[in-house]
Amino acid sequence: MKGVPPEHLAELYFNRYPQEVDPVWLNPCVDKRHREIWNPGKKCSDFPSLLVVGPQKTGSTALYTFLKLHPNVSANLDSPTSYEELQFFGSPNYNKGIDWYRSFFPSGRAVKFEKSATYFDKEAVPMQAGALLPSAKVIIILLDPITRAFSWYHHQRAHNDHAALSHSFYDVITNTDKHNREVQSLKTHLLRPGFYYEHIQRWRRYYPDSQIMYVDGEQLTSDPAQVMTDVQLFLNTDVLIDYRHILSFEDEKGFYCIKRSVGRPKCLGAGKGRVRQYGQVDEKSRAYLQQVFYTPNLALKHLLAQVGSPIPSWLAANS
Ligand SMILES: Nc1ncnc2c1ncn2[C@@H]1O[C@H](COP(=O)(O)OS(=O)(=O)O)[C@@H](OP(=O)(O)O)[C@H]1O
Repeated sequence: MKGVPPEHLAELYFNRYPQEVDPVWLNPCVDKRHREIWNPGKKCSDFPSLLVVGPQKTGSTALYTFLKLHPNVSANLDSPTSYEELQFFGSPNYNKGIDWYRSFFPSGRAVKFEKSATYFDKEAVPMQAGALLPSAKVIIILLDPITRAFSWYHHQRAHNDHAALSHSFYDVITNTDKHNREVQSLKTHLLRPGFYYEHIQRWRRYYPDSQIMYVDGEQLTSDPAQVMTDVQLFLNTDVLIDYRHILSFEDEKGFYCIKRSVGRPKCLGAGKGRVRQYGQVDEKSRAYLQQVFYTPNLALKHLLAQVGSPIPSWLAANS
């Protein structure tokens, strides 16, 4: 018999099974043995039963803000570093463990949720979320990926991103210079999340279709009250709130805002709804991106038809 130091064994093992290097948090209540050794004061109902996963720039903050107004629904407490988005899955926060995650959901309301718009297209997230929260519901917002990309470009300009300030939108989306790292990285952020079909397929590996809802991002802007009715039906909330009594269109903002008993409605902050200032995508960029997204959009359209989900109007026009 030959003795081998444990570090050496571990190295051999993880070289062979690299996918096991990072721990995966399972739901303690799914496995009887875990439940038995888990502190009796902790409950699995402390975890969220809904994840709003984005993608970024699709109206996720509006959905989050409107959902929080529901009497049966509560969001996580703010994180000291990333504010309303916990960004637990697919980030270094994941290594802080499930008690860290749980501690952000103290409320006793029936539906607890978190919205982290970065979740949608991060490789590891569906697997990690599916392992910890297998019975959670998942909301994905589908906005025209061209609109989404343009919004992200202007978000970056507003945050003084050098690449966005010194290159036109068209230059960034058509960039082929791999050595220009900052433009390449911006291009990736503009385009990658918009390949909805491939990301959704990853979510579908870990969540059944019955637990996934697709929200039309354009409808969320133009008719949020209807979207909120559909969301409540999807969540089976005991109370059905009519958001037409809660939201009103504000001309100055150009978006729906929250009515108040006294004074003007409360709108989302200045960082949401910039489209008023930056306007429309130029025709050349639009034509180019229509080509880029044509095949993935077609696949998405088939997928939505297959799962019986309504086809957003922007997608119906993709033919
Ligand atoms: N009611 C309401 N008020 C303000 N903005 C609204 C609203 N509904 C949808 N939108 C659109 O949401 C876009 C921002 O999306 P997100 O909240 O997902 O952005 S983020 O990823 O969290 O940064 C934001 O994009 P920009 O216009 O580019 O700022 C809006 O077009």
